[in-house]
Amino acid sequence: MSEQQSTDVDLVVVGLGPGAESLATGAAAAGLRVVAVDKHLVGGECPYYGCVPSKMMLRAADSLAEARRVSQLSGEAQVVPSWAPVARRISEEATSGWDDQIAVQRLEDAGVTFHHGVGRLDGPGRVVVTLPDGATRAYEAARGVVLNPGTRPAELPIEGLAGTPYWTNREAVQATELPGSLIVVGGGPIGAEMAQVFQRFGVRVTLLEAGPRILGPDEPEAAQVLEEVFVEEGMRVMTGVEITSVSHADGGFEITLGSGDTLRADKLLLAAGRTPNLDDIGLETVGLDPQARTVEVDEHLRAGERLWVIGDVTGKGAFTHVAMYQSAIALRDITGQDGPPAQYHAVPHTTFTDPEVGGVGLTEEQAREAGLRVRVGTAPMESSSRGWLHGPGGRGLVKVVEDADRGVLVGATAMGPSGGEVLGFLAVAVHAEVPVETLQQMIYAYPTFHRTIETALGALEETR
Ligand SMILES: Cc1cc2nc3c(=O)[nH]c(=O)nc-3n(C[C@H](O)[C@H](O)[C@H](O)COP(=O)(O)OP(=O)(O)OC[C@H]3O[C@@H](n4cnc5c(N)ncnc54)[C@H](O)[C@@H]3O)c2cc1C
Ligand SMILES: NC(=O)c1ccc[n+]([C@@H]2O[C@H](COP(=O)([O-])OP(=O)(O)OC[C@H]3O[C@@H](n4cnc5c(N)ncnc54)[C@H](O)[C@@H]3O)[C@@H](O)[C@H]2O)c1
Repeated sequence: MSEQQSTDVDLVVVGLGPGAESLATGAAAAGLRVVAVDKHLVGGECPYYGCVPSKMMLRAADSLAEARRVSQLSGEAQVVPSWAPVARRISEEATSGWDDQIAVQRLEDAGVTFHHGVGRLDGPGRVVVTLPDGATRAYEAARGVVLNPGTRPAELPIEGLAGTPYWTNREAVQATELPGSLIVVGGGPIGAEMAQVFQRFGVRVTLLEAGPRILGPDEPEAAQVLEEVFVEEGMRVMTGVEITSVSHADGGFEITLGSGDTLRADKLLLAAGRTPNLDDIGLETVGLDPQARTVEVDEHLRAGERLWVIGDVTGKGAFTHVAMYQSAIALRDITGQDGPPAQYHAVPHTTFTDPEVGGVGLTEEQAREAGLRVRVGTAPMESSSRGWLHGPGGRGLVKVVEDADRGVLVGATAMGPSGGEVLGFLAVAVHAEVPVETLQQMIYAYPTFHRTIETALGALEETR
C-alpha cells in the first residue's frame, strides 16, 4: 500500500464505459461524494470506436445495398458510393472529433469529481490516480470502488505483424479515405460488420476466420446464410485459416497462410477478439488475479470487499446493454436500495449485418451441453409471406430452442431484415419463460417478419 496522503470520498469509479458513466451520475445524484477517472474518453469504446460509429457505417452501407436492389424492384438507380458523408457524420455528429468534453461536463454538472488519468487499485477501497502530468492523487472510498475498465483490441502473436500500420476498429471508424482492398482478420461481430460495410463501399474485402465458420458463437444456420450473402455480394470469405506471417512494404500488406497461399491488400483490419484492461489496474492489491480474462462477480456485481465490477470484463456478455443493466444493479447495491439481482438467462445480442443476426439465451448446442432435453424449430424468413414478398435482401431465419421438459424457450435466433427488432419478441419469451403452448396459441399479425416465429414454433421437434 502506498504511503501517499489520501482524500476521503464515498465512491471511486475507475474506467467510464457506458455503464459506469451512468452509475457515477446516479451515485452523485444519491448524495455520494464520487470521484470518476478515465484514461481516455468518458463513455468508453461504444460511443467513440464501437457501437455508434460502426452502426453509422452500417446504416450508410445498407442504404447502398437497398439502392442497388432498385433494379430488381422498382426501376433504375445509379449508385456511386462516397465515404465522405460517413466520415463526416462519425466525426461531427457521433464523436465530436473524438472529444469527450460534453460527457465530462455532464458528469461534473451531476456533481462528480472527474479526472482524465489512469486509476489503479491500492488495496480495498483505495485508488491511486495518475494524472496526465505524472502527478498522483490517492483516494480512500468509504463505500467502495467500481471498476469498468473494458477491453482493447487483441494483438495477435503473428510473425511480422507488430509494428505494421494495421487497423483495429479504432482506426477503421476514423478512416477518411477507403483503401482499394482490405483483409479483415476475424469473423466475429466486429469483423463481420466492418467487412460488409467496406465491401458495400466498393473495397475488395477478404475475410479471414480461424474457426470453422464466421459468427462462431451464433447458430450455425445463421452463420451459413450470412456467409452466403457475403459471398454473393462479392466478398472473399475464408474459414479455418491459419495466418503464419504478415509483412508490410510499398504501402501494402502481404499475408502468408498455413496453406502456403499468399494474400495481398492495401489495408489490414484486425478484429480477432479483445484483451481485457485488467492487467494493470491493481487487482493483485485486493487479492484478485491480474492475468485473468474476467473478474468473477456475484449477482449484485460485487467482486470483493468494497469492490464492484461491471461491463465486458465480467464475462457476462460484452455488450453495452449488459453493462447498462449491471450498472443499475450495482448502483442500487451501492446506495442500499432493494431490487432484483442480475440474471443472465436471456442476454440478447444483435450483429447489425444485413441481414441482421439477433440471438438470445442459449444456442441449440449450448442447450444440449447444459444437459437439457432439447426441441428445435427452424423456419426460413423467406417461408413467411413478408419474407417472400420482400424479395431481394429478405434472407434470414428464425430458430427456437425449447427446454422440452419445462415447455419454455431457452434460446432463439432471429435473422433477417430487422432481425434485431424481431428478436425483441423472442427475448421476452425467453426472459419471462412464457410457455411454448401460449406462444403457439397467439395471433401473429399478417404479413410481418415475426410471423416466421409462429412457423418455427410449429416446427418444434426433438431431433436427437
Ligand atoms: C466495433 C465495435 C462495435 C460494437 N458494437 C456493439 C453494438 O452494436 N452493441 C453492443 O451492445 N455492443 C457493441 N460493442 C461492444 C461495446 O462497445 C462494449 O460492450 C461496451 O463499450 C461496454 O464496455 P465496457 O463497459 O466494459 O467498457 P468500455 O466501453 O471498453 O470502456 C472502458 C473505459 O475504461 C477506461 N479505462 C480502462 N482502464 C482504465 C484505468 N486503469 N484507468 C482509467 N480508465 C480506464 C477506458 O479508457 C474506457 O473509456 C461493440 C464494440 C466494438 C469494438
Ligand atoms: N453488434 C454488436 O452487438 C457487436 C458488434 C461488435 C462487437 N461486439 C462485441 O465485441 C466483442 C468483440 O468482438 P470481436 O469480433 O473482436 O471478437 P470475437 O471474439 O467475438 O470474434 C473474434 C473472431 O476472430 C477470430 N480469430 C481469432 N484469432 C484469429 C486469427 N489469428 N485469424 C483469424 N481469425 C481469428 C475468432 O475465431 C473469432 O471468430 C464481441 O464478442 C461482442 O460482444 C458486439
